[in-house]
Amino acid sequence: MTIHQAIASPGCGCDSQDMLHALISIDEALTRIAGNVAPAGRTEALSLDHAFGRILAQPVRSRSMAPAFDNAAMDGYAIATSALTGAGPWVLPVVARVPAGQAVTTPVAGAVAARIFTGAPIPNGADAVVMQEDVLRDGDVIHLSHRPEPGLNVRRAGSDMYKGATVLDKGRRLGPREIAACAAAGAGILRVRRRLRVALLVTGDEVRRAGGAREEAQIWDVNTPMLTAGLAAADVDVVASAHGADNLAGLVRELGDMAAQADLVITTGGISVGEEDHVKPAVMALGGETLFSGVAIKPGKPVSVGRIGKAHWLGLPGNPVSTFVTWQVFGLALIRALSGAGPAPTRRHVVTAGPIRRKPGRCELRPATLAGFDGHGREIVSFEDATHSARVGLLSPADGLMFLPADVESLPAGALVEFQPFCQS
Ligand SMILES: Nc1nc2c(c(=O)[nH]1)N[C@H]1C(S)=C(S)[C@@H](COP(=O)(O)OP(=O)(O)OC[C@H]3O[C@@H](n4cnc5c(N)ncnc54)[C@H](O)[C@@H]3O)O[C@H]1N2
Ligand code: MOO
Repeated sequence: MTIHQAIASPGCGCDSQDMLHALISIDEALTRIAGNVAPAGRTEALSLDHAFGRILAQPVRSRSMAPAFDNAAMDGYAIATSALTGAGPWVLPVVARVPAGQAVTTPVAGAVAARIFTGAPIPNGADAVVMQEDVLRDGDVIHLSHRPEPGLNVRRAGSDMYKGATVLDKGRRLGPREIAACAAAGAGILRVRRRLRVALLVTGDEVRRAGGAREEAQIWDVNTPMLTAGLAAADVDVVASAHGADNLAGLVRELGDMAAQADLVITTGGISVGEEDHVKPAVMALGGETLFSGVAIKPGKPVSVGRIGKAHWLGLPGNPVSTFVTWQVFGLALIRALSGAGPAPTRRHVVTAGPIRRKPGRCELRPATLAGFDGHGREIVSFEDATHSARVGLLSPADGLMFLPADVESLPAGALVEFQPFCQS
């Protein structure tokens, strides 16, 4: 490689083909997670007020029709359209007043009207509500000049949900929209998954608390605050968070303790091939096993998933951009599988703002920024000229990851590529 090429495409220096034989593809890694990781079985019953962010463990069914009764969609007058004989206009006496929340007793029988308000039950006999703006009120009568269609401004019972309808399937995460659906269905208590217990071990002798004192050759810890924020957004309980030194005995002790109390242990760093990389040996020393170790991606090649005793283990690389990318792609998939959450958000197609030249070999997940639409209405993404696994500054302007297939060496501007938006987690 010439010096010019090295500067133009610095990457992480680990693309050589001879390293690829042990690596699996992204989709194979995701398939292994989906096929081998079952939800941690614990559930609990929570009231709607406390269920935000949780995953449904049972489907929600509507306890009644919604709306439960025919009701008015407008303030106005309930009438029986069949009683409007001739060509009109019609003069109808107002025989009742029906506010919302009040059971109605007086029927609309014949050519009469009931004063009605939005949400109030439609009186027997009425089949339409005329907006008050469309009539002339004169004392105890209304003047109506246009014949309304039957059903005008009537919200029919069960038109939103019928009784017993499945409103939400199990596996749905409860956000405000889902909570609204449960409330409308009369589901006040929900059976949800217990929060996942997650332990975080960020390794590296060189790593110091962000913003704190550091000696020469030491660095601020990006991974702990980044993943702590991601875990908070993923609505898990962080049961332990520690900084692990680069030595085998210490890591064996800490990983053993964490695996005893967590459903999932996440490590960062110490997972590559150097003799300072002790995470995998520590997992093995604890009798652990790997589901996979190494994926043909850039960045994040060493990412690993396995088990330590009963706990699952997610080994993320130390370079913070690699950590974030592998967290987004594999970490969130693992958390979804363990939480019994539904399928992953799908990738979509976008077009490239400029041409791409790259070294083939591993599928590249390059941070990319949504930059508007082209003349065909397709979303465009802009991006840096290479993926830099340690340049954290390039992450926050990006909106997601652009997938460049392993064998692709160059692409013109306007090429269609897959794009996975970043999750808030
Ligand atoms: N000879 C080889 N060397 C490397 C290979 C390889 O295949 N052969 N792979 C490279 C790749 S790809 C990656 S990714 C890294 C992964 O290394 P580790 O996961 O073992 O991570 P560390 O070596 O511990 O750290 C890498 C890098 O990241 C910095 N770091 C670590 N933790 C933090 C943190 N909490 N906050 C900020 N920065 C952190 C650390 O100082 C290193 O610079 O290995 C390559 N090497
Ligand atoms: O440095 Mo690596 O870029 O995560 O594969």
